[in-house]
Amino acid sequence: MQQKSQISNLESPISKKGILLVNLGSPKSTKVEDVKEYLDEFLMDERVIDYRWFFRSLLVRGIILRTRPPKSAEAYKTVWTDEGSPLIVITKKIQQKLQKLVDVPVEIGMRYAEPSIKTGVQKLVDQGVTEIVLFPLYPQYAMSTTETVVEKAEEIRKKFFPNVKINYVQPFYNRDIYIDCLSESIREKLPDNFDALQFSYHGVPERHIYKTDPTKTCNLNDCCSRDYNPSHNFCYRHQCFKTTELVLEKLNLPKEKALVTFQSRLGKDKWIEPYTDETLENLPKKGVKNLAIVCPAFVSDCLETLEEISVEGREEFLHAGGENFHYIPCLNDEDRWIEVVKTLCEEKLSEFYLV
Ligand SMILES: C=CC1=C(C)c2cc3[nH]c(cc4nc(cc5[nH]c(cc1n2)c(C)c5CCC(=O)O)C(CCC(=O)O)=C4C)c(C)c3C=C
Ligand SMILES: [Fe+2]
Ligand SMILES: [Fe+2]
Repeated sequence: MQQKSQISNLESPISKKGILLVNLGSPKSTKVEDVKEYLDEFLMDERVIDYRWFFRSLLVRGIILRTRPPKSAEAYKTVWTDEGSPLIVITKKIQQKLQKLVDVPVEIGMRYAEPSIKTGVQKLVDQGVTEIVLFPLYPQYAMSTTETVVEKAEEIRKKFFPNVKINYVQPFYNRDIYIDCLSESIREKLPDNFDALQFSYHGVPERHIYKTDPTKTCNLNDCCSRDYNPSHNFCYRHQCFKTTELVLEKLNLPKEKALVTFQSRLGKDKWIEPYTDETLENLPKKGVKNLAIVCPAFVSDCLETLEEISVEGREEFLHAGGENFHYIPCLNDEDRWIEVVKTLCEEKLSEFYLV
């Protein structure tokens, strides 16, 4: 039986607490102009395409937005549901389930498009909230995910809600409760027979990892798989390797049966390797005919898992001679995941009592 939260606003008469769950966001519809507006906001983020404004604008508005929106809109149409984009629908389900478990208000906010982070904070403030635990729903740290969420939330807080305090849930890629949850979820969905289990994470440009490494000790080689390196707290590549390693231990699977790849690259820069699509084309030649694949950079299924992996990736693999392709869905609104979200939020809620 699920337990209601220990934390409630009754404990503090002066300040009222709340939770904001933040995910990436989706276009408001699959119309080309809505997809274009969304991509403009997303790709003009200096932590996503990290060129100086003029060059970013030239690339995004002068090149990408002239060709990509119709293709992306078609892709979105293949995953869109009657209730909307899977990413938003699932994030709302997480919110509703979490709300049943905690005594403080829970809202959602998206980094791009609506409902925005500002909308989410406003909804909490309208309910009297002055202390917010903000949970970026990304297990691994990246400049283009966790960091941009925190930057945006701080910008909004300072400008519109200067009296509100925000406490941020940190990346949880190596936390026992998350690893247990992810491993159990994978274990239940693994087919009886598979030659390899592929962990496909969203990619990032190599430059992003160098840029956000304050220790300048990561060279994107073996150091990312070491037990210790000073850069690990900011190294997305290391954090992806670590999640994989810990899950394999839990599942009692040998390293040789697993592989890590990176998907969804954009543009001509060098992104972290190996690439998911190239790997899917090569695996059958190496004797891997039955493949299970999971995408642990995403807590909720979205365009990048449902279309790029489960549809496009499947086609690539089968076309290259693969026989069985088994996509393992994300944690979505599984009850055990909601329990993890609750625990991670409670840790941060309780910190408000300490200061
Ligand atoms: C999981 C973490 C993510 C990282 C890291 C990330 C980096 C990143 N993404 C792009 C470009 C695109 N990503 C797109 C979709 C998309 N990306 C993530 C997550 C991460 N991105 C999600 C959850 C989604 C799906 C959103 C949805 O509505 O379902 C897209 C848009 C889709 C498309 O046109 O293909 C782009 C573009 C860059 C450039 C980047 C790092 C620099
Ligand atoms: Fe992305
Ligand atoms: Fe590294």
